[in-house]
Amino acid sequence: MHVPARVIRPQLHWVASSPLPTRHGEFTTHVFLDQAGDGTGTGKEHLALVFGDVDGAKGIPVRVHSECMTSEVFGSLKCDCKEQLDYAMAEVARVGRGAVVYLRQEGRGIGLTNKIRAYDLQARGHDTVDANRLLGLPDDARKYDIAADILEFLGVRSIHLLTNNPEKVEALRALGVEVVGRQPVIIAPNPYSAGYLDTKRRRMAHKLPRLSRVPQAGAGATPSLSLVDTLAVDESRPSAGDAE
Ligand SMILES: Nc1nc2c(ncn2[C@@H]2O[C@H](COP(=O)(O)OP(=O)(O)OP(=O)(O)O)[C@@H](O)[C@H]2O)c(=O)[nH]1
Ligand SMILES: [Zn+2]
Repeated sequence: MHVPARVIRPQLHWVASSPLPTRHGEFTTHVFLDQAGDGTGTGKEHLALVFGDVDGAKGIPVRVHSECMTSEVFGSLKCDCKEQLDYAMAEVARVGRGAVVYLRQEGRGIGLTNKIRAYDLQARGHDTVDANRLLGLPDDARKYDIAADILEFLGVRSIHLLTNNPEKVEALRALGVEVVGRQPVIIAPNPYSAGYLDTKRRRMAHKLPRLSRVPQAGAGATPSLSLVDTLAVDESRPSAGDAE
């Protein structure tokens, strides 16, 4: 079936949509292509998973999520991305309307190859920030203009952003998105993600709980769901500026 493209701005087109049954309920998936008629643009297909009627909606939960193939497809334990995505879909479905905007900016925008290069450096002892820097890459190369355009296209008037990253809130606000609140998406650490999450808290200003016990990765530290679920976090010592 031919679906006529809808031009949102010269480089961003709505190109397809369909219902998508998921274990969290039925979403509508919209695909947006980042490519102008003259071939400029990344050629990437970004998604919005929409639950319920969001046109004209105010204060609805929205997750602006960045692609992470290693965790979302292959179940890597190094980060919290897949669980955050799952949590966001469940939360949006629970509330009854909202959206997950899925941006194809793998590896905080440096791409899959560079992320795997960074992982190799991390395997040699560098943290997620230093690994990028050693590669001569920015700590975070992401942009959110496409997310802002998608939310405008969907008719969303204002949002509660599901994120631990205050910079993401500010970036979206700077693009004109009315963010009325931030809702944390805290995932319990496992032995392989604990250091990474702690680095995000210490060096990237993410609003994450301070770990009262950092689980160790390595021989014998086989992560299990029960371990992940029962690890204690110390939430009594939030960083300054937690309140919003
Ligand atoms: N360069 C790099 N990217 C990573 C690494 N681990 C995960 N990512 C990418 O980081 C992106 C997710 O960003 P995060 O910093 O985890 O979280 P965030 O989106 O800023 O904040 P939240 O909304 O709280 O999830 C995804 O694109 C992942 O592919 C890493 O070690 N190095
Ligand atoms: Zn990830």
